[in-house]
Amino acid sequence: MAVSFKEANMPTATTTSDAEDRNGTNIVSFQPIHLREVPHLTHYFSNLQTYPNPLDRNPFFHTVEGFYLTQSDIVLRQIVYDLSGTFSLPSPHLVYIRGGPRKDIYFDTSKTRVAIVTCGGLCPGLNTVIRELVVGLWDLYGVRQIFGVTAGYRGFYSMEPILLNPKLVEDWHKRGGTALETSRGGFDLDKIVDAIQKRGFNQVYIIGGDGTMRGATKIFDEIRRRKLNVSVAGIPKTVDNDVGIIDRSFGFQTAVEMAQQAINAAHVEAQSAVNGIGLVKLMGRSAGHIALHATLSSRDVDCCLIPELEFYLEGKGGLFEFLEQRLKENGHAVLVVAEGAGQDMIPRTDAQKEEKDESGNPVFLDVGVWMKSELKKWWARDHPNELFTVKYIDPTYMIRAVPANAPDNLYCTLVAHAAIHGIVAGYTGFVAGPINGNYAYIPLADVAQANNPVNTKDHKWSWVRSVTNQPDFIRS
Ligand SMILES: Nc1ncnc2c1ncn2[C@@H]1O[C@H](COP(=O)(O)OP(=O)(O)O)[C@@H](O)[C@H]1O
Ligand SMILES: O=P(O)(O)OC[C@H]1O[C@](O)(COP(=O)(O)O)[C@@H](O)[C@@H]1O
Ligand SMILES: [Mg+2]
Repeated sequence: MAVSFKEANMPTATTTSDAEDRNGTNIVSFQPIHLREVPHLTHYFSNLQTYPNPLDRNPFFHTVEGFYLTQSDIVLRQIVYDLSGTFSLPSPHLVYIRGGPRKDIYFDTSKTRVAIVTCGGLCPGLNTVIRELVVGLWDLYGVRQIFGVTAGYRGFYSMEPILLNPKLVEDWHKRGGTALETSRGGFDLDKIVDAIQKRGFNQVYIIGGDGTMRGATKIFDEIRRRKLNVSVAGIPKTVDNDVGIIDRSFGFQTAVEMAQQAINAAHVEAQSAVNGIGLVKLMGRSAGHIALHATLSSRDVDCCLIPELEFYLEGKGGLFEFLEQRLKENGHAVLVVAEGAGQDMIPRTDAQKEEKDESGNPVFLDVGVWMKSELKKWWARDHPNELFTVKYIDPTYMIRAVPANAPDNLYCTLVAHAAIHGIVAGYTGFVAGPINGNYAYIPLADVAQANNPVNTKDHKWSWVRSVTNQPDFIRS
């Protein structure tokens, strides 16, 4: 089903600067608001039975007035506007359904069979999300048949699922990785949906990145084509933070924190050498958020190179000229490079150009190894008689194989609960994720298509430039 925009029944007024409030201040009213609808089981099945939310009977919950959300609870996509001049507003003015518990639910939770799967690369917090799905489904909604699908998408049709319960997952939030295991590739739509049907799963929680969400959209479409009463929820995971619409992925902040340690070490090594360069390669296939945030947080970085930014080595305004200056001034320099940066500058064979991982993602050459070698060649050529040291640190898997930090663990808990509340309330084909700090339901297909590159024209990148004073690499 194409998810449609629907004008919400919201109290809105006209855009005007004429109206004034009692203090004489101009009132600017926004219109119209468009609710980005999320598919709901009632769109496909008529006469579905509803049940009162079991939270009403939960002795540990006191469902006060306003506890349950209704259709009119929404989250704004955009919260920053420039109201100067023409009052031009984005069209449509998008809002999303706010995530949280609903009064009526669409599942007899005593008969509900749940599948949880993790796909793609690791990210801190995966185990916390799994744990909170299990505990939330068990404690809040009384679900007892909760299964972990192992080894990613291929696990649906090639392995026996594991029965999960709160006791089993009790301390999973303290462990890095995913206790369910993960993999790339192995996406066989028919086999996956056959397995969902055969095993009688009626709630499927899919945790993964952009590739996983594209797969989840196909699974959701196929479930609808087969007219199965099965709900699908996606929970976005991306250590690179390359998934759009949501504020950021869980695990991202933990990864940035870990990246600091590598940058600190590079700084110490560089400081302790004559003409020392500390070179750190950080994850970031197509988006340089980790490198950017680690640079901003660290302050020890002299230059940050990301996939979204073209750079060059030689000549006026190039990297070597800049580093030469920094070495002259400070005696050392720290260089942070995201793995996807400068890939088009690294020589490669035709076979290497074609190389893809099992999921179809291009395989990159190691920009850190290449950069180290180019730096050494440059120095030997231009300063043959001067000492020079490059210490290359590649903390790749160390930044994502750790347990989530406290803010990320909290995020994982809230996003898992938002997903559960959404699914039991009948929503399907959706992603639960934070938008402007609030949890929202977003159509799966939207998230699958939305990437999240670093905007090198916005303020955040300007901050990087002001912290590092690095060149903008624009050839004059
Ligand atoms: N376009 C797609 N259609 C269906 N499945 C996909 C698609 N892209 C990726 N996948 C599957 O999603 C899973 C994870 O994808 P991958 O790109 O490795 O990681 P991530 O989801 O973290 O981006 C893999 O099993 C892969 O086969
Ligand atoms: O070696 P692996 O496991 O394929 O992972 C490497 C890739 O995983 C990532 O950390 C995250 O990628 P995904 O979000 O696609 O899983 C990339 O930064 C990196 O290129
Ligand atoms: Mg990906």
